[in-house]
This record gives sequence, C-alpha cells and structure tokens, in this order.
Amino acid sequence: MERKKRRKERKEKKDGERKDKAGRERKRRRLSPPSEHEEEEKDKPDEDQDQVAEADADRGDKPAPPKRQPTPDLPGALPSFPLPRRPDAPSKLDLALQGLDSALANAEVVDPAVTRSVDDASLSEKMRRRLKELGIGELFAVQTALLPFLLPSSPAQRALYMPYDPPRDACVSAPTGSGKTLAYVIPIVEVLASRIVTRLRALVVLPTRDLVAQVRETFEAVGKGRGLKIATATGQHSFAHEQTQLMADRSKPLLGGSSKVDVLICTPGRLIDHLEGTPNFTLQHLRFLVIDEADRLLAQLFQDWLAKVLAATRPPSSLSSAFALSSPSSSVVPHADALAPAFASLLGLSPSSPSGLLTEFDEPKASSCQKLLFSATLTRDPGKLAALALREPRYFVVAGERKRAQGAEEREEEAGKMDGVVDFVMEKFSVPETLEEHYLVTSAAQKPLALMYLVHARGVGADSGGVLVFAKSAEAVARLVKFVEFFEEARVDALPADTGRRRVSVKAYSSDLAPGERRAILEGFKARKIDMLVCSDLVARGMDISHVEHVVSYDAPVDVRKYVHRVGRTARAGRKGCAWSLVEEQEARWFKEMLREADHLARVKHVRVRDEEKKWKELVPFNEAALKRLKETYSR
Ligand SMILES: Nc1ncnc2c1ncn2[C@@H]1O[C@H](COP(=O)(O)OP(=O)(O)OP(=O)(O)O)[C@@H](O)[C@H]1O
Repeated sequence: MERKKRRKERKEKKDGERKDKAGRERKRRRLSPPSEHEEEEKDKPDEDQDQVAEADADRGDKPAPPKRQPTPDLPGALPSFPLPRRPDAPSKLDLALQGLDSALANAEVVDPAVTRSVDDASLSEKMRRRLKELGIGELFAVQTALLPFLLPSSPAQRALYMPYDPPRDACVSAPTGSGKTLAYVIPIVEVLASRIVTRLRALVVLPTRDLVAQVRETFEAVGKGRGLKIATATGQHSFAHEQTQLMADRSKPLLGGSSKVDVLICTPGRLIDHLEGTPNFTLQHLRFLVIDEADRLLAQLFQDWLAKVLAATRPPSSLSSAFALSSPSSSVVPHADALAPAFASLLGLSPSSPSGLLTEFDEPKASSCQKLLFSATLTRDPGKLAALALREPRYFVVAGERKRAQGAEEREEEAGKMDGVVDFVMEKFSVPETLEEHYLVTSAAQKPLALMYLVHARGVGADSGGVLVFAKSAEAVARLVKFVEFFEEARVDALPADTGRRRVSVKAYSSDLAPGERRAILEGFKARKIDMLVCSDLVARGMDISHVEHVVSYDAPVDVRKYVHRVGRTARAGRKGCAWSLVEEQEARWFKEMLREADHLARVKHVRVRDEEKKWKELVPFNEAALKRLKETYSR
C-alpha cells in the first residue's frame, strides 16, 4: 500500500513538471517572433531541400546552414535587399581556362583521323615526288593541320626574311608516333630550298644524341636532291671537328656570320658551346627554330641555354655585344657582309662610323625566326612558355579520338571541341588509338618470372616483332639482361634437341654504352637480329623503331609523362601495339591513382595471372635456375 502511494505521488510530480515546461514554452513562443530557422523549415519547398542536399554532397562536407528567406515586403515599407546567394561552382572548363593565354583557349583541335593526299597539299612537285618515293602518299593529321600554316600559298609568306610581317610561332601537341617530325621537316625543306646563299637558317634542338641522329636521317631523306646542307652538333665529335663542319670562314670577324650549313640539328649543350666559342657562328639568319620534345628541353635549363639562344636570334643593342659571345677581340672592326635585315641597324650603331642620318637601316625590323614547339606531352606551364616570348602563337592540339567521341555524346559540338584544349591544359595526354594497354600486379620477387611469362605465354616479343623493356636505371638494365640470358639458357637446355631450341636474344641499351655501341645495337634490333631490347628511359622519348609491337615497363614509370612516352614506342604511324606495365603490389594503388588522375585508368586492362596456370608453372624451374645463377654472378 505504502509503495503504491509513493509511486502515485512521484507520477503526479512528474506530470506537473511536464505541464510547467510546456506552459513556459508556449509563453516564450507568444513573446518572441518565430526564429528564421523555424520559418524556413516551415516554408522551404521540397525541391530546395534537394538542392541543398545535392550541394552538400558535392562539397562532401557538413550540411550547409539553412538558407535565409527575404523578409516579405510590408505595404508602405522599403523594398528589401536581395539576400546574397552562394555563387555556382565554376565548371571544370572555366577553371582550366582561367588565366590562360587566349591563343591556347583558341587552339585548333585536330581530329587524328583527318588525312590529306600529298597531291592535294600545297607542295612543290619535287616534294610530292620525293614523299611518294619514301612511301608517303597521305599526310597524317598533324601534318595536314600544320602544312597550310607553315607553308601559306602566298610566296611572300614563304620568304626567307619577313622583317615587316614576321611569321607567327606555333606550339604543337600530338600523340606519340603521329608524325610530328615530318610536320616540321617538310615545310623547312620547302622554304629553304629557295635559298641561294648558304646561311644557318633552321635550327632543330633535341634532348639526346640519338634523336639528333634520327631527325638528321629524316631531313636527309626528305631533302634529297634539294641541295640543302645538313649538319649535327652533339659533342659526339671533337669541338674542332664540329667547327670545321659548320663554319665556312673563321679567319676574320663577319657581321653577317658564316656558315657551311643550312640546317643544324643539335643538343642544347653543344649549341651553347658554339654560340660562345665559335667565331662567326650566328643565329641572325634563322628562319626556323624548332624545339622538339619541348617539355623535356624547357625543363633542362642548364647553362640558361634557352635565353642565350633566343637572345642570339634578336638584334643586339650594340655592335660590341653582337661580338661579345663569339669573338673575344671586340676592338676588331668586323667586316660588314650580308646581315640579316633585323640586324642591319648594327651598321648604324658601328662605333667607327657614327651615323646621324636616318636611313632604311634605322627602320625597325623584326627577326624572321619562327619558333616551333613540339611534344606528345607539351607543357602548358605559362611560366615556361613565357620564357620563349612566343610571337602571336598558334596552338595545334591533336586530340585522341576516344576523348572526342565521349565528348560528342555528352556535350555540344563546340564543347566537344574544347575537350582537346581542356585535356591539353589539364595535362591529360592522348595516346595512339591503335595502342592496347595492360597492367599486371605482382610481387617484387615474381616480377622476373612475370616478364618471361608475358614473353612465352602471351606472345610478347620473340615471334611477334620486337619488344622494348624499360627498367629504372642502367644497373637495373644490366641485371635484367643477365637474368633473361640465364633464363633462356635454362629453358632451351630443357628442350629436346630436335625442337630448334630458339632462344630469345636480348641486349641492353643504356647510357652506359658508347654512342657507337648503342647505334650498332639499335641497328641489330631494327634488323630483327635482337628480339628484346632492355633499356632505360633514354629511348623512351622520340625514338622511332617501327616494328616494336610490345613495350613492357618492367619497373613502373614514375609519372604519367614517362608512361605516355614509353608506351608510345609502339603503335606508331597507325600500326597496332601493346603496352604492359608490371606493377609491384605496394605500387599498385599509386600506379592506378596516377592513371586515374590522367583520366586514363579505364583504358588500361588489369591482367590477372594465377600461380596454378599451366604455362606459369612450367616456367618456374627456369626462373629459379636463372635467379640462382644471377645471385652467384653478383656475389662474386
Ligand atoms: N604521312 C606519313 N605517312 C606514313 N608514315 C609516316 C607519315 N608521317 C610520319 N610517318 C612515320 O611515322 C613514324 C612516326 O613519326 P614521328 O617519329 O615523327 O612521330 P612523333 O609524332 O614525332 O612521335 P614521338 O612523339 O614519339 O616523337 C615514323 O616512322 C614516320 O616515318
């Protein structure tokens, strides 16, 4: 009884407290106006709530504070100010194009499928004939786009000097193997073929000696029979030898310089050596300055090479500074021979013949040098491009078919066209359409076996054309070559004597080798005497070996540019090719992230290999034998 009574008292007390609280709340509501929050909750339509939720999801952070509503206008009251609105987030396109050079925003996006018959291009009869002799009947997309720009139909715009209407510069971004070399070689040969006197009129700068040799071959092939003199300067020969090859007259200072060659193909280091140390070496007559693999060269600013080269193409401020670089004895009055028009003012500046009269020499004239930048991964870094002081540059972007097709589905045609620019600006590089890409995740210990599995179970190399294998360093290259040799010995020894016992022949190609050795190995590989070339990133850029069907990144590339250049050694000039990346387990996340950021992951197939697969198991004993021998060799 007593307990029941206490329970009843407790219940009555609680009810009383609850009533008091509700009463206090009612009173508070009567006294104060409804809060903004409450009002909004009441009035907000469902749509609005959805939008807020979407915006929150977009930002991926805490829910936004509720929106304030404008106070309703009361009769006779002043109109209320509109409440501030959160601006819409800028689109990917707006962000990418922000602060961008208008020339780049207006880049010409070229469809890689576009071609043009050599007969329809505005080329000389001699050039058409020569191209056909070389088996070139159709111009590729980058050539189709660039030729009308570099070879306008008006003869005045093909002139060697254009002091009053200088040519515009160009930046060209096109996939690996798309024919960028011919896109500049053909116009240069066509324009220079009209020259009477030999002057240094075209300078092509490349990052490696091997590329210099390759581009020289192209110039010689295309320019055959046109009388142009072509030379290289890479430091492979002595400086004195190069000087004799390049210079016609070094005995007396000549204002117009002297040259035995029309076209010079060189590496930047040796170019600076000649600018600074070869008397009468001048760039004043340059009509073309080509910087191929431009992003790599612009990143190599040793010796400040670019600033010096650009300065040498422009008229100097004084006669003495004109000769400061190549002639230490500036007191000697140079002979006034054929100066380039832009440099003609130097005569008026001559300290020995001060001229008070205004003549044609005093008319301002621009340098006729047209700068042309090429790369499959061209930089869009405004700082680096600004250093080039480009003249009204035109941008040409050969955009991947796949990216354009996707764009066309989703966006307007114009926006689809912008895709190429956006991809270029955002460093999402195109690879050839004919390229198939794969990656395999493996443990570090099983990587050598994974390589040999690709060779013997997936048709990579040997019987299917050449295979290029990239390793991370010269040392890694040497080691891998030894492993493959030991593996092949063990495999072939296990075969019955009547099976032909053909081994995969393998060679190293790295910076450890002398240039002559490298050339011989490359020739052997091109002649298919070598099946597998194991190399460092030395050949990743620009090297054109047409029969390479497979590229294997034995060590994963460190960035997406390296990836693009490595895989681009195959699937060139419209041929098919396969790229394989062996990725160690601990690198897999990073590798995929790298490709995802470049919008490229979806294109690269993940290949899975099971340990119990028959072919894999068959190769295990050879792998073990090779590793054992490798260990013995390196522990000696
Ligand atoms: N119009 C053409 N017809 C047939 N073959 C061509 C044509 N243009 C170029 N080629 C061939 O295509 C191959 C690749 O050309 P090139 O080396 O110029 O490519 P690239 O764009 O400079 O590549 P990378 O970026 O890797 O340096 C070469 O073997 C070249 O001879």
